[in-house]
Amino acid sequence: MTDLAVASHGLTKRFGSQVAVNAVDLAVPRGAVYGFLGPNGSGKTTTIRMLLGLIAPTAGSHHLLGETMPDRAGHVLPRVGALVEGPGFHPYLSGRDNLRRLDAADRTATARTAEARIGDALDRVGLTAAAGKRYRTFSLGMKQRLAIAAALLKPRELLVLDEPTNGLDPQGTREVRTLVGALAAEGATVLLSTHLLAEVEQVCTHVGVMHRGTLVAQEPLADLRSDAAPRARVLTDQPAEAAQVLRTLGLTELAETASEASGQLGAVAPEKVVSDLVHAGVAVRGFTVEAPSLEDVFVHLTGRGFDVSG
Ligand SMILES: Nc1ncnc2c1ncn2[C@@H]1O[C@H](COP(=O)(O)OP(=O)(O)OP(=O)(O)O)[C@@H](O)[C@H]1O
Repeated sequence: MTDLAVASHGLTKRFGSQVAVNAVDLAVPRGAVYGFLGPNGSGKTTTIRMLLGLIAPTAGSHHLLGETMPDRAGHVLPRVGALVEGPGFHPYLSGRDNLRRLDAADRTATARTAEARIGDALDRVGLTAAAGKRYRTFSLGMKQRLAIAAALLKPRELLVLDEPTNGLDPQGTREVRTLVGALAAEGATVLLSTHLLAEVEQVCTHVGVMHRGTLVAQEPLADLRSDAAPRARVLTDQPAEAAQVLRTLGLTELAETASEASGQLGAVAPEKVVSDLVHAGVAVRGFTVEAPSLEDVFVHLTGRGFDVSG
């Protein structure tokens, strides 16, 4: 249990007759950057809210940092930084004063080090220059970064970030990714929810995929990639004949267009495909073997695409 920063067993949440989260068994190894991926409405936020004790599960149990939740003794949550719904920022206070206010309200924070910690947190999210401006003048991206800074006011063993790049421009998105990487390099475990594949591909070591309240896959990113079977693609003016050769060789999931035939290779060697095509007299203009993108893998798992536009 101790090698997992987050572990849940049968975690379930019903809202009336709707099952928003259905028997989810999460396993987030310590030190991982775990991408909690799923389309909008698949149950990510509800799961995260249960993990943090913001709502009670209908069924199931979980541990954070090796401790059983809920955290009645208050030992665990101070070691967990969370970005779920923006903390209650005051619109007329500056970014820096908002952090001062939050830190002062935290009984586990040391007042003596507050200024240094606040300065450091603002610096980490790139808000030092803007920290004197009133919160209500902040862009959505600045608000999001201030919320992350609030989660970084103390050293954290576990960071739980719900859609941390929501509302950020490309530059802000890159900064948050770099920040997540730096936090992980310092030893923190990061659980971040997202509906963006690019986010997972660029920063995560592990992935959990939610679909309609169910965790449909959970693996190291590298394993998820290698689960994906490569496809052979033949460019030709004789796609029907080419597809016949692929079928005979045992390729699966065949597809044909006016100018190409393709199929999943499975155990068939690409060289064998090429030589059989030539023997069958198919005029081949091009031949490629493509590993499917992560998007293909996710579409396969969830039966639908992701909103990649952000
Ligand atoms: N308080 C609530 N009362 C009723 N239904 C809810 C409540 N909170 C969430 N739901 C429903 O539970 C389902 C899962 O929602 P959830 O917000 O967890 O999904 P999500 O994957 O985080 O999506 P998003 O990215 O849009 O936040 C949705 O159908 C949502 O409408």
